[in-house]
Amino acid sequence: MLRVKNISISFTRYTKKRKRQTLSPVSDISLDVQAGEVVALIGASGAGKSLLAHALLGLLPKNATMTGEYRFKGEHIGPKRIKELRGRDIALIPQSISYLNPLIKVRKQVYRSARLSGRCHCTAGERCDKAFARYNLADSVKSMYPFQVSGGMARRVLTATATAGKADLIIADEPTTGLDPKVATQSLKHLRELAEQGKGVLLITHDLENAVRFSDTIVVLYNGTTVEVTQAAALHEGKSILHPYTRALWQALPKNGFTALPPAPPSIGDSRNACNFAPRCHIATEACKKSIPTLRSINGTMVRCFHARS
Ligand SMILES: Nc1ncnc2c1ncn2[C@@H]1O[C@H](COP(=O)(O)OP(=O)(O)OP(=O)(O)O)[C@@H](O)[C@H]1O
Ligand code: NI
Repeated sequence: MLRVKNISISFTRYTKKRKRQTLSPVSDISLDVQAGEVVALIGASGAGKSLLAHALLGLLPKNATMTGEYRFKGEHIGPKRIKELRGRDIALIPQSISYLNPLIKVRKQVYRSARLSGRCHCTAGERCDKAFARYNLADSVKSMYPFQVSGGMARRVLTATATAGKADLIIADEPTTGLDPKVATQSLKHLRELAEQGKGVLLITHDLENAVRFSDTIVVLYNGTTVEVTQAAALHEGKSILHPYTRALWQALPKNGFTALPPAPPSIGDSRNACNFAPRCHIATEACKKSIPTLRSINGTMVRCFHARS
């Protein structure tokens, strides 16, 4: 359903001395989402997860440039087509609750999204009410404005907004932030159900444990680049992890010893031609500091590391 290949995003800005500067927070991200599948996009803060989500919905700021291949249902997607798909075929559950319109009551916002996403006026209302019930939002919440609802409720309203329509691909950017563990589990179960109904779900999260529990495929990002694409089942036991960063994430889980990764040292010199994980990697060699590893397949897992072995 979704194919993203070698996507890079850069920003142009001008310094105080009017020098043009290019920043590339995302380089070479590749991932696929099939119908019926939950793909978890995992990475630390600043890894480029939201930026990728915004790029897929055509929501990047004007000074941003995106390169690479972006296909949806086989069709090559350009900036004009993204606008047509946004909200209708591809829905976003945004990371920030500030995306709710402060001046419109929450039910009306869910209703509008359902209409935008292909529901006719006779079914949109019903879908809307079903979504409210599904996300445990009481009837009294329907006529509230966003400032009147709690953060957790607002997040559930955003989820209802993205799921009340007919969109085939749901991009959920940290949909469980601020929810208590029980409600968070419930929300993730709902996303799982949407996949079981045939939708594709891209679940963006920091939470490796829930990603393993609720997704089929895990895509690990480090500093804006895909470092590993693996089956969630492979991470259950921690046996077939191939990239040292994925291994570090797994070892940082409470059940696996809570071992923290050493902090990133300040970058010295030009690191454009090096593996970007090398400064924190315990198996890095000189080769890792001289060129960027490509994403390669080992027994069906995609990994970006010179030293990965099956
Ligand atoms: N408009 C922008 N101009 C320049 N750099 C930007 C812009 N927006 C984001 N970035 C940079 O892109 C990088 C990735 O940001 P992004 O918000 O995608 O991270 P994230 O993985 O979603 O993190 P978090 O888990 O904290 O939400 C960051 O280093 C950020 O500073
Ligand atoms: Ni984010």
